[in-house]
Amino acid sequence: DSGQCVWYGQCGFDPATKKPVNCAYNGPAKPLQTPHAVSLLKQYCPDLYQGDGTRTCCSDEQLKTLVDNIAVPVQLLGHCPSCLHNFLNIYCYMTCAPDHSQFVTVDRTTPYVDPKTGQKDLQVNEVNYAVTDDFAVGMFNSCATVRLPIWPSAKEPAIGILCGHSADECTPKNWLDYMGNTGNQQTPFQINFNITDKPYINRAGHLVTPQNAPTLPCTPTHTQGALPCTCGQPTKRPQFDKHFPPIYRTEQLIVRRTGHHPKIEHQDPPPAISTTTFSPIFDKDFLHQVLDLQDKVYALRAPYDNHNDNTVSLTDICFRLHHTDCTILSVLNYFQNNGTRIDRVVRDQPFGFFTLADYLDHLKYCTWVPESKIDTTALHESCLGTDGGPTYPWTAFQGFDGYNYQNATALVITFVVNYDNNNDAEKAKVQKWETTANEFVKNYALHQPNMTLSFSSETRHRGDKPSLTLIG
Ligand SMILES: CC(C)CCC[C@@H](C)[C@H]1CC[C@H]2[C@@H]3CC=C4C[C@@H](O)CC[C@]4(C)[C@H]3CC[C@]12C
Repeated sequence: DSGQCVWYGQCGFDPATKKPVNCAYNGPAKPLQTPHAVSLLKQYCPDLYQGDGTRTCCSDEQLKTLVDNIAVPVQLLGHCPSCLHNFLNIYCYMTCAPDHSQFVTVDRTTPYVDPKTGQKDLQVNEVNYAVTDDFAVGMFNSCATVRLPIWPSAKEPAIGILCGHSADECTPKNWLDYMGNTGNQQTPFQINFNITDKPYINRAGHLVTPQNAPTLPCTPTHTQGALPCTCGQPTKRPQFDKHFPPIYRTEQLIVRRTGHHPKIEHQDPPPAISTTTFSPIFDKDFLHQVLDLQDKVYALRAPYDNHNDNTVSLTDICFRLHHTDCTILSVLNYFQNNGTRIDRVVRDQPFGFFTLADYLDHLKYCTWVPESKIDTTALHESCLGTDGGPTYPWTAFQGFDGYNYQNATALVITFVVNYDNNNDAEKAKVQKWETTANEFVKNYALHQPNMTLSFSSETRHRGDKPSLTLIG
């Protein structure tokens, strides 16, 4: 089933909210009536615009209601076009997508009689709207730190107003829940959002395929006008350790590239004609070299019991986010620590003249949406590490300005290890491993003239400022 409409046109007002609501309709999408409506669709819902004859599940009147209603978000988010675009798509797809029956289900209707024509209809009073994780998270991330345009230095980002929660308590889920709730005085009828990646059969026996519109990540180049679009800028201590145990230890390796090297001028994927400049630490061969180092540290075996020839390796002491692989926060985990993925390049078909995407496009994307399971470049690779968790860019890089992670001057690799203050045996193992790792790193640096390495360990208490205990 390729989907059709669940509504078309407006049928009076909701008895509870007194706002206009839509007429239930199960049938194919229809062409918009006036050139004006087509131009509104093109301006506010460009993803759905397909030329003059574009078919939609919204009437001209609905489209006008939509445009009238989004004045506040346009005002608050308009200086960050990527965020605004993703935000508007919530309502563009719900209201107008020609196949929205795939993800919008009508849950409650009331009979309605048109006062002029006497025609009998049903008005829609409640819907269920399924969206994918990527859409919800991508939309949220692109808007999370957008500042209020009227008062850019205000503490509270704009979502503090749109979320119904303070900005640091706002999540993709509670943001959507609030926006779907008629209690916010803006929403005309109840919209129950369902964030899910898998298609499912709903109670009425219909197959629901969540809305998965691609989201635009934030970039400084999306900035328009005089006001800064501070999307992507972390404003407080990030969720770095939200899922970590109350006390843990970080083993950090900081890698710099020595010598003078030209910056990397990277051609952005077509149709863009722009380039992005990366600092020399992002050289592909250098990243391979860093991967080799990371792999060697991972494989280290430290002697800890001379009598029994016992050894301790990272896998014995590491923290595992999803009980799978050790948690390592590292740029290389954007490639799942896999050298072949770093080398992957997608070229145009069939000639292969142009590079459509390579490791730098993926890397840049992952610094925007570190939680993404599939990037929107032609590579379509995951940003999640081998443990299934994200690496936030501010933990993996040093020396960047603002959110220009591509200007970083150093790479930071963090191995997270368990460190229970009451477990002396565990603490002893960790210390043995650290001594060996420290020795290894010093030695390794001696034989790598093009890198400078430093190694440090700290005990961290979740939420606290880190307390430094040892520098190697
Ligand atoms: C300030 C916060 C709480 C509200 C911000 C979100 C606003 C802009 C959202 C919430 C619910 C949305 C509405 C939900 C349903 C419809 C019906 C459709 O046929 C036209 C668009 C319209 C009318 C949407 C317009 C935008 C809307 C009003």
